[in-house]
Amino acid sequence: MSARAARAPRDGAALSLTGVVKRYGVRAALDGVDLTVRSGEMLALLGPNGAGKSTLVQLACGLMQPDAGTVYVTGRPGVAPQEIGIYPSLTVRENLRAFAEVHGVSRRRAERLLDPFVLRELADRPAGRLSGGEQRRLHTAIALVHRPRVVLLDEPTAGADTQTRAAILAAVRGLAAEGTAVVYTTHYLPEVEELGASVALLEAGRIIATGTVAELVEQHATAVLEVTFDDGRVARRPGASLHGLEAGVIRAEVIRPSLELAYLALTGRRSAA
Ligand SMILES: Nc1ncnc2c1ncn2[C@@H]1O[C@H](COP(=O)(O)OP(=O)(O)OP(=O)(O)O)[C@@H](O)[C@H]1O
Repeated sequence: MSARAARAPRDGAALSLTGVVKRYGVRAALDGVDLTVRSGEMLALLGPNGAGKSTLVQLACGLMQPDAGTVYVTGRPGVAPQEIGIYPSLTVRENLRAFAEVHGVSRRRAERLLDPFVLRELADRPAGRLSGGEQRRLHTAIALVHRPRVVLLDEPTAGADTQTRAAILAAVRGLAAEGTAVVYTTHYLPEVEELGASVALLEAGRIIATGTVAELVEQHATAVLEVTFDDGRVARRPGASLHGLEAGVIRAEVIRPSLELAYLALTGRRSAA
């Protein structure tokens, strides 16, 4: 089977994976994945540690080839994988300019990426002297230098402070509004709700659910009543009814259906991603 589809799929997808399998040794990190992302769509790729998200991102951007199945990407994708690839001795501005030169785009394009990623004040600092979060912002900006039609961001908001997270989310929204297909992985579910991104949920190398946040919440999440007892115990039970609460309850809170509850129901886990 060809590792990469020669022609664009007929449905006009900007990115599509069909029957993709990727093994490390005998173990399948991706085990028959079908996924389509259209221009202007924001897709949040969710799943527990080790589910296969980074592997999918690396396959989609051509950093590795599938053992079976096909991957189609429109143009050369913009990629910000978890490993940060920047020139540490060059300044932030010089890094952006260097990548602009590699891609044959203008210096002005490089300069325009400083503000969306809150890099203007850091523009003259060597990249090697940035904090982890600042380096991640620079790396994401670098991924966008050549105006890719498909962008893959692996945990772009990991470790970001509130302001930075907001800036990155705004940039993601802006990309989608311009017609770019954006795939990003995250373990932070409220930001997926905030973005209104569509969701693909991976578990153990398979996609176990896809849909909008509203669809997943409606289909898989129910309200939960969290009760705290006077001896400090906390218990959760399905539903929102306060009837029949046992003695010793000092606090009861209804937790509304959310993407996190849908995620927990789908993955059967007690703690969030
Ligand atoms: N280079 C590798 N060699 C062997 N196994 C690997 C390699 N990279 C990943 N794996 C395994 O493949 C599976 C999927 O890993 P992957 O990094 O794609 O998961 P992930 O969903 O991105 O996880 P996380 O949320 O922790 O980043 C895991 O079981 C992982 O241990």
